[in-house]
Amino acid sequence: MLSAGSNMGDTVAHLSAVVRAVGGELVAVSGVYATPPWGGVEQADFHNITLIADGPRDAPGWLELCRELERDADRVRDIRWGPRTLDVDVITVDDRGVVLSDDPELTLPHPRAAERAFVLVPWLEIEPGARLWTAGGPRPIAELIAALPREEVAAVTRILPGAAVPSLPDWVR
Ligand SMILES: Nc1ncnc2c1ncn2[C@@H]1O[C@H](COP(=O)(O)OP(=O)(O)OP(=O)(O)O)[C@@H](O)[C@H]1O
Ligand SMILES: Nc1nc2c(c(=O)[nH]1)N=C(CO)CN2
Repeated sequence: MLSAGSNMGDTVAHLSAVVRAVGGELVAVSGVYATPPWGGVEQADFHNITLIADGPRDAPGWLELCRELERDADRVRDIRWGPRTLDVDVITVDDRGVVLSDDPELTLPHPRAAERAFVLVPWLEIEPGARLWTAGGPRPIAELIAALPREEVAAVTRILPGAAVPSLPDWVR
């Protein structure tokens, strides 16, 4: 499961490029959500999506794709959790069972996913029964969302629809 966010430039074009790059390995893509910035840096709202992909890449291979996409969007690494053209994170990898990693280069599941309504809400749209591996074991993402501050969850609003793959949503150009 991948999560992508953008709050600089043509945000929908940046997210669209992610969907295009996943191409034939795309299993599902959420709608586009407007989300208030998470992490305490004052900045514009983000647009976020989540995607499920299935293909021959292993976990480092998915991270490589994320980095390539960020590079293609001329992403500049500046302020942590600050504004960016494109951020693509690997949230979970399943390879005949959930992949766990505490490598700082690729930590799996993504260590902050459970705290982020901008990841969990779009994920729930495309995989309502999903579970996320936490320190306390696997937890349904619906339960993780219910544990977040209500106003944080309510502020994550879908502005453009998803579509049933193999059709792509209209915003994918
Ligand atoms: N699951 C993961 N997905 C993406 N990057 C990861 C993951 N785990 C570790 N990283 C590492 O994190 C580094 C910094 O990533 P990045 O600059 O995108 O962080 P960030 O988006 O500011 O913060 P966050 O990781 O909280 O979303 C990457 O170079 C990557 O090696
Ligand atoms: N709403 C939202 N907030 C963020 C996002 C993001 O994609 N969406 N990405 C960040 C970088 O890690 C920091 N904060």
